[in-house]
Amino acid sequence: MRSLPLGLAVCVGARGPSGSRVSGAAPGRGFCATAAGTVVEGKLDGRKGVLKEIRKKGVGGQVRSFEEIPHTGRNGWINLLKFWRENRFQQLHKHMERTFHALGPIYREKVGTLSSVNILMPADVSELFKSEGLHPRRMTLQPWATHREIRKHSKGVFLKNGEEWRTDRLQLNKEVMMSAAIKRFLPLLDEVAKDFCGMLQARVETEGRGEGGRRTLTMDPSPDLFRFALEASCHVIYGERIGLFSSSPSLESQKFIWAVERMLTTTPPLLYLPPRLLLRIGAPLWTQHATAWDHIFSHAEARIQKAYQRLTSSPGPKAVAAGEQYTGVLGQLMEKGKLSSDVIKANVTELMAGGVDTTAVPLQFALFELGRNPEVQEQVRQQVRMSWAQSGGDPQKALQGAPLLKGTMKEVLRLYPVGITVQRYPVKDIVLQNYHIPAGTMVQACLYPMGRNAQVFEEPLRFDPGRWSSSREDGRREEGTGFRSLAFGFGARQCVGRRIAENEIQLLLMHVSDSRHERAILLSFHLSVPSSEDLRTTVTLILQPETQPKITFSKI
Ligand code: HEM
Repeated sequence: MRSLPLGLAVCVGARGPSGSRVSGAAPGRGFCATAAGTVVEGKLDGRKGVLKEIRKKGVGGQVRSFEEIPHTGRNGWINLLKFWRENRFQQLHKHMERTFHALGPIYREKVGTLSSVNILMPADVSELFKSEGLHPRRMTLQPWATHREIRKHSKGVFLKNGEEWRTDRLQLNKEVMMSAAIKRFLPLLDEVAKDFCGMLQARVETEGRGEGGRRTLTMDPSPDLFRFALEASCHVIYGERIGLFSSSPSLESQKFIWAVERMLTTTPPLLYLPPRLLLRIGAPLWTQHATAWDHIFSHAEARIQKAYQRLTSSPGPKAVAAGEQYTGVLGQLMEKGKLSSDVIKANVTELMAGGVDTTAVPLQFALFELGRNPEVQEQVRQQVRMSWAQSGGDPQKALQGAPLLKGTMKEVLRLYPVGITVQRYPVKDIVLQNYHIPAGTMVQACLYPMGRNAQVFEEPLRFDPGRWSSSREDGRREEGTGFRSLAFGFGARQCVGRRIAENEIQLLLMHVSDSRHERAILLSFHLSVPSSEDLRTTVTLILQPETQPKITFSKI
């Protein structure tokens, strides 16, 4: 799902409002390449005791106080007002980028009652990870939590914390993250990806222009990509195909897609207002938000009822347990019986709500970037072609043999991270960029500025899937480099749908053909774009294109 656009910075230029330009460890425009503690660590390898002491004191024996961290204005309400007036919520990612540029690699900000410390260097995120504790916490999306409370629904992993979160999460991991689970659901994703590509081919054939085999169609693929993501989610989670590629997809499914969209767009403005007060005064914004969630819940409820009926009829749950038939994540959770049915429902609903836009939107960006980088597209195609030929039709093997495909996905999420930040509350005091950060402070890793920072990535604006290849990665061994690909978050609380999303995205792009015809996007079509200008992006709760890009599909 997505992390919260919480770093509501108000750009105040190179100076903080106090007028003090912080010097030393937190330079204004030039960034420290690594965190304070980290530079020292490199030099003192093996001297752990000394290192600990230095971490406590910081570089030069002085850790600066929390108060000294550059900030964007002390008054949260003034900041909130400015934000609203200047419509900065939708451009939060750009705003963060500018603020880092002005204030350096760490800054504080307060918007309304929400305070955060924002960072972007991988070494600092690595420090943050070390202090996330056994039960890592993100910022709570209060409107979502309030909806569950007033409707008396259980919460799922997205909204739970502490031991309750861990209990659910360990069960979910078994069904969606572990390699045995991936093996089970991969063929389902593969089937949907194949059908999608088949549908696209038919469309190019009937609606496209050009002679014979060289037909071409220019269109906005986003409605189809949303349908693909919903069809894939339903297949993996409920074990059910819902027929979204047919000529008359159900209105119910289209309503689900709209409901998720409405739920996402109404979340950010609600974050700064107390939902219970809005509920009491019957504010339309709250009503829209709650109604959208109700719709998402009733869609899930109907699917769950159907799945229960299927599971209790033939071939029966025992056969499912014996692995004779895979009935999706829901079936597995029900069969294992470790979570109550309310908790299963809550989690399954969250998986559904979190699994559609988050994969459909990066796919839009991926088609666009491949379309405007024809050489890259050709390199990826060559690799896919070879890997696919050697895979014998096994989707897992085919993906493993085409690392550029994974690189393409990582590149897309580097440049366009679905959630622009990942937040944590360290469980102990830490030092970042030589500033003291007390335990319990909300610290957020700002992924959009990180992905486009020249000190973190060479030629950051170049779309270069090969940069993630292991041979080129070996050249970058400084501490924290493992913390450069963070679109799915990190540690025990990282995105639980990660493996579904990664495979779904890659399979769609590559897609492995069946023995009758090739139905892989890259093997079937040349992609190009009518305009290769940079896409303007906007943040609702997730980062997306301001207007949907058109893609030209030309049959190979
Ligand atoms: C490209 C696609 C996706 C991206 C970039 C993404 C990103 C994220 C991020 C950044 C987080 C927070 C992680 C953290 O705090 O460390 C998260 C959490 C989560 N995501 Fe995703 N997500 C994606 C797809 C999915 C899908 C397909 C599903 C469901 C099938 C899903 C379900 C969830 C859930 C339930 C959580 C909460 C996990 C927890 O708190 O334990 N996400 N996601």
